[in-house]
Amino acid sequence: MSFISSPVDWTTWTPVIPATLMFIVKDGRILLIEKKRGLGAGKINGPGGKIDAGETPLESVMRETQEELCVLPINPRKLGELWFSMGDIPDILCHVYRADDFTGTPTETEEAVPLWYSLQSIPYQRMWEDDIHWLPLLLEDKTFLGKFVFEGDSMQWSHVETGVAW
Ligand SMILES: Nc1nc2c([nH]c(=O)n2[C@H]2C[C@H](O)[C@@H](COP(=O)(O)OP(=O)(O)OP(=O)(O)O)O2)c(=O)[nH]1
Repeated sequence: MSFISSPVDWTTWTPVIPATLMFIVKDGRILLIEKKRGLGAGKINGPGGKIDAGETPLESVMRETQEELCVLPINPRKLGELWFSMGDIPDILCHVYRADDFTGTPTETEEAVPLWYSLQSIPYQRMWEDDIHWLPLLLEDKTFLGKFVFEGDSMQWSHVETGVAW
């Protein structure tokens, strides 16, 4: 099924789960993970996860990156938000960060396998279906707001705007 106008009224949409993602981009490569468990297990993504109670998005993304990859981003900056209407699971608002450096050594953990990809060979076919609509903007250092409607793993509708001030 595909929609021309959104099947979701975004003016009244309220997210249930706040989450984060971090993309470290350095020396023409991007640091991704193969996610070993949780939502999106088996997919390739940036490190990140749900924001804990009492945490800011920035605190959360630093904690998740440390927990999943044993590295800490340097000078992270928020470039985007992703609003996911998920159908049968709670809706997600994800804050997306980029950093151009880090401390530590990317290390496999119980949650993730670290993977470096050249910016010319990002494995979009192994990522969530929406990622190709906004990750190229992050790589160009552009800000964005993406809204997506999913049914299961399948994207039904998408809209991305850029030039958003966070
Ligand atoms: N790139 C990308 N990431 C997504 C999409 N949808 C979605 O939830 N994510 C991210 C947001 C979060 O970082 C992650 C979901 O959180 P999670 O289940 O890993 O949370 P967590 O690490 O706290 O896991 P847990 O403690 O519940 O096991 O997946 C998507 O369409 N594209």
